[in-house]
Amino acid sequence: MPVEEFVAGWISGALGLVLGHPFDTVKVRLQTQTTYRGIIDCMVKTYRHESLLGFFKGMSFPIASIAMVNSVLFGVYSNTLLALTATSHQERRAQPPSYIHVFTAGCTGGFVQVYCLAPFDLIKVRLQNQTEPRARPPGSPPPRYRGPVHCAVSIFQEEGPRGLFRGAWALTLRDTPTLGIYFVTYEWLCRQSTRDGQDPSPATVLVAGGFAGIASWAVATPLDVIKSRLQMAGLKRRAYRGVLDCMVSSARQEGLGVFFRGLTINSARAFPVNAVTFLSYEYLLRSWG
Ligand SMILES: CN(C)C(=N)NCCC[C@H](N)C(=O)O
Repeated sequence: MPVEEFVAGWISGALGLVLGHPFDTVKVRLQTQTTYRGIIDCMVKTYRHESLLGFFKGMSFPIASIAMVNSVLFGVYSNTLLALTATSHQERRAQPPSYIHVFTAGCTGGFVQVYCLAPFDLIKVRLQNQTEPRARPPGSPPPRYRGPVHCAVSIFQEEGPRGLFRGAWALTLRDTPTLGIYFVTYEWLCRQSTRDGQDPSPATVLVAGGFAGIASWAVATPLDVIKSRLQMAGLKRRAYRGVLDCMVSSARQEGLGVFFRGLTINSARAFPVNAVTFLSYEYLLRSWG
């Protein structure tokens, strides 16, 4: 099992994440809190109340964890393609896999990475939703979680070991098909602008990676909203009975538009994050080729 894809996935995931985290923090707050009138309002209030650091809350943990999740995603994707087509990453330019194989490998990677992602994503969402300023006015209550480790221990103690996988089923439904779309979109766009047998240019990789991110996140947004709400439900004791109950009650209370909350910011974030992720992934593998 070639290990370099896992290492390249790790490094490229970390690079993409730092670039995208401020967008992600705004998205999570728009999806789970009703105090903001929109993206700009959320950004202005976050900056005024918490300074620039407010946009990077909950990032220390994902740097290690989401990078590892991206490593699993790209490693499982590439090795599933190896199993399906008997071609390595380098050989695939000369012998491109079918889109069915790419979609199957993407869905497989998407499914497997969920079970690494779920606890880390839960902690990230819980920390991102803490809107207290760092310099707290005297007498104001401290934030519930002091940091990622305290958050993990608190969830484990208050909600049990399964509490750390709150939202995992919604994540599975969100990521399995959309990661198939993610890799098919990337491969299709690369092949449209690259001669047969050639490696795509850096510009092609950036554009194809960016639009693969947008396409997959656009499809993922409705379940992304449900996932974030299920993850926050355990905190506010507003327990939903599951994904369907959360979908129905959200739609009843806030209309169908609730499923597209965060779509704009998701798409704005997805382009640079995934452009950088694919570029660094491709060029690391080529340099190790
Ligand atoms: C629609 N989904 C869930 C995805 N496309 N996931 C894969 C991209 C992951 C990348 N690190 C990012 O955070 O965008």
